[in-house]
Amino acid sequence: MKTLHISCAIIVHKGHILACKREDERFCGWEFPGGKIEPGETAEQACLREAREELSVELGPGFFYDTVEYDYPDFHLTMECFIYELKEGQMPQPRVHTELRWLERGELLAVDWLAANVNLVKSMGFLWEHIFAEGCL
Ligand SMILES: Nc1nc2c([nH]c(=O)n2[C@H]2C[C@H](O)[C@@H](COP(=O)(O)OP(=O)(O)OP(=O)(O)O)O2)c(=O)[nH]1
Repeated sequence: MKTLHISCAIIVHKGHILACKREDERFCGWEFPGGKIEPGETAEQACLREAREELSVELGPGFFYDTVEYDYPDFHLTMECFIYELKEGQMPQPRVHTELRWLERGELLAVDWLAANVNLVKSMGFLWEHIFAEGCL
């Protein structure tokens, strides 16, 4: 099975995380901004670039969170996930997504996440206080 290697940015701000709705011919569901890692790029550079392209935002401090491995019916997904704050004054604009939503802890599962994201988002719910702890970002 072919493997798709991508990275994504989990954007956090004031106790919320940003969910983005993708509606295209192959996928319909909520995801994090991101995409394929281009040759010569690190996973971190790729998700900063994708955040610029997809949301027109510059991201601030961040850290590596987790790597998701997930088997879709026709490919294996390896997704490197980073958590970032927004840079001062930045506001995401939906350039490719049909809707953006800021979710607080109690709403994390209120949207229909792409299948590969569900356990990742659940883990964020468990680790919420640590993710938003003073000095973490
Ligand atoms: N960006 C992103 N993709 C995800 C997430 N969860 C998930 O299963 N995916 C899947 C959907 C897609 O099959 C794949 C991302 O591939 P993609 O085609 O969007 O990558 P890309 O943005 O580089 O695409 P392209 O511009 O090169 O066409 O990963 C997620 O949270 N963010």
